[in-house]
Amino acid sequence: MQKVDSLVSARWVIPVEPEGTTLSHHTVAIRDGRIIDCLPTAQAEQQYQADRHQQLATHALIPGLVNAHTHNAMSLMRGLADDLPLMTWLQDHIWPAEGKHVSADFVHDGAELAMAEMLRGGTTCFSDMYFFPEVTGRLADRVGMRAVLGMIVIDMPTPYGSGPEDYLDKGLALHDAWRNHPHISTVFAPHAPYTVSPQWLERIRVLADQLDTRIHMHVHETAGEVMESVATTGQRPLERLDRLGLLNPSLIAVHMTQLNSDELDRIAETGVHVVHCPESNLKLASGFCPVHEMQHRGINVAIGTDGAASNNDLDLLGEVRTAALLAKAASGNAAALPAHRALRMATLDGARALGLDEEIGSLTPGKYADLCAIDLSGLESEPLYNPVSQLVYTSQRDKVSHVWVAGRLLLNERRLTTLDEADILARTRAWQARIAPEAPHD
Ligand SMILES: CSC[C@H]1O[C@@H](n2cnc3c(O)ncnc32)[C@H](O)[C@@H]1O
Ligand SMILES: [Zn+2]
Repeated sequence: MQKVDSLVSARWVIPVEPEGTTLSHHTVAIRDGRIIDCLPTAQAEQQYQADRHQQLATHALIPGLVNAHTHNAMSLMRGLADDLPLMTWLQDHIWPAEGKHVSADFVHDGAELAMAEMLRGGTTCFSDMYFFPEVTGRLADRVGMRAVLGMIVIDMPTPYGSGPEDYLDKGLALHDAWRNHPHISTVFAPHAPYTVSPQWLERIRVLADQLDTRIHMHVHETAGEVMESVATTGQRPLERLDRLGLLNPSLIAVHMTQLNSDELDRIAETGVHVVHCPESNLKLASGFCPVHEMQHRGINVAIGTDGAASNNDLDLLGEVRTAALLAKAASGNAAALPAHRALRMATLDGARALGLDEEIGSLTPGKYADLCAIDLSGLESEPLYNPVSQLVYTSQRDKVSHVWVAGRLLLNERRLTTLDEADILARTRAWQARIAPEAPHD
C-alpha cells in the first residue's frame, strides 16, 4: 500500500485529456497537492492508503474551471447599470462609479464576493484585471484560490494611480511580490488599444519580454472600437498592435468579436490566445466572437465571464453552455462546438492561455489537484446517457458540491471552508447602501 494524502472517488471522472474521455468509477490519488494517479476505484483501494477518502457516488469529477477574464471587485456593481451598450455603460455609469467608490476596501470586499461566487460555481482559477491587484492577491492567497493578477495600465488617472508610469511601478512591485508563488502569478493588463497610448504599449511589450510575462488586454470588443480607430489613426486596432510587435503567443486578447478573415489568419499565424466572454458580449450587444473559425484555424480560445457588472454573474459553467449554444447559432453548424470541446475551453484551453497548462487544466498525474465535483443525481439529470452532455447542456452551478485547489478542500458540500458567507453578505449590503442609497435594501 502506498501512502497518499487523499483519494477522491467519483461515479465519473472526466479528465479532459485525452479529449473525449469519460471514466467510470475512477479515483484520483493526491499527494503534496498534486495528482499522482487516476485509476479504477477498485484498484485504488488496493494500491493506496489515504488520510482522507472522499466518496462521490453520483458525481462527475472534472478539472477546476478556469475563468480566463474577469474583474472581480466589479461584483459590487452587479446590476448597477444594465441594458446599455459598452461605451455608454462604461463612460456614463461604470467609470464615474469607480471614480467615486474604488479603494483598497472596495476591492477587498468585491473580490471576496467574487471568489465566494466562483468557488461555489466550480471555478478554481481566475485571471483578474482590476485596480489594487495586491489586495486581490493577498485575498486569493488567504482563500487558497489560484489567481493571475493583472498589472493594469490605462492612460487616465483613477483612485488606484495617477497614470501609466505609476501603474507600471505598482505592477512591477506586484510582480516582484508574487514571483515564485505556487498559486499566484502576474500578467501585464493594459486596458485596451483605445485607452493605452502606443508608447506605453511598446514599453509593456519590452517589459513582458524581459520578465517572460503575458499581456492580457480587451481587443476588438465592439464595432465602434474598430471604427473609431480607423477614423482617428487609419488603422484597425489589431493592425496597430501588430505594428507595435504585440501579436505573439504572449498576447491574451479578450473579446475579439470584430474580425475579418485576414485578421483570423494573422492571429493563428502569430499564436495569439483569445478569451471568449459570450454573456458579456451578448448583454452589451458587442458582437459574436467567431469561435468556430478560430478553433478551425488552430487558435486557442479560452472562456471568461468578464465582470459581474456586465454579465451579470461569474458562473463559468453557465458560460460554457452559452458558448456552446452561441457557436452553433453564430456558425449555423450544430457541430461547431461539441460538449467535450466546450468543457476543454473552460479548463485546459484556459490554462494554456494563462501559460499554466503544465500545472492545471486536466486530471493528469503531475498536475495540481485543482478539482470540481458536480452532483448528477436528481430527476433534472435523468436519463443520463452522457455525463459530459449533462454537465454542459443540463447542469446548473448549484450542483457543484466540492472544490479543491492544490488538493485543499475549499468547498465542502456547498459550504466554503475559507470564507465566511454571512460576513461577505453583510459587507456587500453595506456597499450597496453606499453606492446606491436609493436602491431597495434591508
Ligand atoms: C483597468 S482596470 C479594468 C477596467 O476595465 C473596465 N471594464 C470592465 N469590463 C469591461 C469591458 O467589457 N470592456 C472594457 N472595459 C471594461 C472596468 O470598469 C475597469 O475600469
Ligand atoms: Zn473585461
